[in-house]
Amino acid sequence: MASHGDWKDETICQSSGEIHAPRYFKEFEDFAEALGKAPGELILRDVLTKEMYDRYKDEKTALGVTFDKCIKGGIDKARLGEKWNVGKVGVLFGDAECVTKYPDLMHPVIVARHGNPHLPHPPPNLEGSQLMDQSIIDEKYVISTRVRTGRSISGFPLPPSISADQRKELEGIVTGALQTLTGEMSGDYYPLAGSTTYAAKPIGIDKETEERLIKDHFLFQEPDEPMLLSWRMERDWPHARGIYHNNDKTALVWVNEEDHLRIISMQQGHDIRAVFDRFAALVRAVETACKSVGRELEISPMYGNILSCPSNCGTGLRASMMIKIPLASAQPNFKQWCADRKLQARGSSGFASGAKDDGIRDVSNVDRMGKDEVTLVNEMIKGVADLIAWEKQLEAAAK
Ligand SMILES: Nc1ncnc2c1ncn2[C@@H]1O[C@H](COP(=O)(O)OP(=O)(O)OP(=O)(O)O)[C@@H](O)[C@H]1O
Repeated sequence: MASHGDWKDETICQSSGEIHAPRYFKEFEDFAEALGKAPGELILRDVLTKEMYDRYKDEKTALGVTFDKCIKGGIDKARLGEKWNVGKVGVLFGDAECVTKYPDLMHPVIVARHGNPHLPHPPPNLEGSQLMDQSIIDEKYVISTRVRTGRSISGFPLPPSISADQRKELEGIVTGALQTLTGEMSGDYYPLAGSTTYAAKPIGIDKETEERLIKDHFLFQEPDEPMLLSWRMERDWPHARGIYHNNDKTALVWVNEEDHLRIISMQQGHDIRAVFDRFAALVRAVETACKSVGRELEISPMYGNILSCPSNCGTGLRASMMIKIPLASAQPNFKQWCADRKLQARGSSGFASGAKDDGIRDVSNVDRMGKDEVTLVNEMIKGVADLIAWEKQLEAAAK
């Protein structure tokens, strides 16, 4: 059973082969009042109707994912308040088929979340030569640069629903595929401390190594945000989760975290061209390696990549620079300034980082869908250049 404060989810999987997709609610009326009154931004509240719920409540995808499973976190947020779930969507996909099985909810949710994107989503563009000239960025302000995306492998439920056995099978497929990488990409797979599913490292890496990887911004943490608990992302932790990385830790693949795969390229400094070219090579290599073992990726002709969270679908791409901007980030209009330029600024230790303010921000593109990868990275490059120019103006004014 999962619990957090007053919240409890008593649903369990009876066997390691069972997927997680309960029928949580009986009727729309079970949650209608709380949902209707939910304050703040919540796309689920704006889109879901009784008629829609009645149409889908008894349906399941071919892999067994219920409609309730997809909306559980949004309903929890409505019942338990803003602090419970910082997400603004209220929907996650239990598998890729949810998008087409429950279209009356999923299409408007995707369109709303991505601000009415240009659809169908354009084909991928990983052509580094089309990036803007990065010399417009003053490198003195940049600590490091990172580009990540996610990928889903066909035939498996997504992390909110995947069974323990399927997670282990997926880990086996992916690690087999990653072992075929060569040259700069060649590396090893490191299962989380305590994971018993990877035969070559039967108890995973040691806790110290794991903590060091997290501290150095390479590895994800155990899900403790309530929002992730609502969707039961913590099930069977830490088994069948881990990270593949090359020797330099510049090419990394996360396995079985919030997506089947997260593919990451990162390095110190501001050389986005080098980071993006490595990212492109890693994405191509991972896709080819998966296909060579008979596995397709979940790419929808309409929405692009289907990942667990509607907010990441499309390219799944987040390109970021970790920059030191103590003056600009302290301005009252900083958040809005970033939003106006389609940028998001996170604290220096990830999405859920706490209040400690060191003046460092991880600044990235906001959009994921309706534009190709090169376009999104260029939005980040231009935005970071403008942000540093603003920081310099504030420095000059303070003298
Ligand atoms: N440019 C960067 N340089 C170094 N580390 C970075 C950079 N951008 C992000 N990181 C680090 O990557 C780790 C993961 O970040 P975070 O969880 O916020 O985002 P994500 O991996 O893109 O996924 P999600 O958006 O789903 O949370 C954190 O440790 C974060 O500080």
